[in-house]
Amino acid sequence: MRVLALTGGIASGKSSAMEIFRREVPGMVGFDADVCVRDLLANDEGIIEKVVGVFGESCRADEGAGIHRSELRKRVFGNPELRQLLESWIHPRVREECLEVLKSAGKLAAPLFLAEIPLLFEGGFHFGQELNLTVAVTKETQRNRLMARNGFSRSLCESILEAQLPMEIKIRRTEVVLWNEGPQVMLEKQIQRFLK
Ligand SMILES: CC(C)(COP(=O)(O)OP(=O)(O)OC[C@H]1O[C@@H](n2cnc3c(N)ncnc32)[C@H](O)[C@@H]1O)[C@@H](O)C(=O)NCCC(=O)NCCS
Ligand SMILES: Nc1ncnc2c1ncn2[C@@H]1O[C@H](COP(=O)(O)OP(=O)(O)OP(=O)(O)O)[C@@H](O)[C@H]1O
Repeated sequence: MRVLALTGGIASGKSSAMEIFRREVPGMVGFDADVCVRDLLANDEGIIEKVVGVFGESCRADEGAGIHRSELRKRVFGNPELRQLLESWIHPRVREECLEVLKSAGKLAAPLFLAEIPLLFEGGFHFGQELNLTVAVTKETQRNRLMARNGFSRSLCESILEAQLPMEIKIRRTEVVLWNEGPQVMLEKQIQRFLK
């Protein structure tokens, strides 16, 4: 089984790349760190209580829905200390979950395990991957796609971008770059070439 990591900055096209991999490699097993975080913030009582304890009741969502993510987003981006505290609760749990899914992929004899980890380089996350793949675009494109997709203000976009390693550094650290400035079909072609 091939074991790969997929990363990139916010709105660079990681999920789009993941979708292409799923189409190109039937039977592959994927892991999405953002989905794992959403699940923890919605269902994990230990994490929910820690978040509410530090960030206050305003971060609690309606009955039974865990944490109000947009409220938490406003509080952590632009505040490195609070962001790092939140990460210190969440990242170890994401690692554990990723390793569990990797183990089950091995048992299923899947041809590929691909983990989408946005903060792969920031968090120094190793799970036995043979290569790191980075979906890269310019900061301008990241900003434009993020504002178009999420309707975030320019200042929220900037504070999220500031919390991430600059793309040039991710590109220097990665083994494979998937350049996603062009149309989606170009991303697809690069992935097909990589898989050959
Ligand atoms: C702040 C939160 C509540 C915002 O939730 P929201 O639903 O808006 O965003 P989502 O989780 O889908 O993340 C979207 C993107 O934001 C960026 N992002 C998220 N957390 C961080 C962070 N701590 N530092 C830098 N960028 C981040 C990533 O590019 C990610 O792909 C949430 O992202 C969170 O709890 N983050 C801390 C945990 C973490 O580090 N997650 C990253 C994956 S390991
Ligand atoms: N090549 C492309 N051309 C135009 N738009 C694109 C392209 N690739 C992705 N997009 C769009 O940009 C946005 C971000 O893409 P995607 O969700 O795949 O990125 P992501 O890195 O997974 O985002 P996040 O960091 O928020 O999880 C989406 O609205 C997507 O449709």
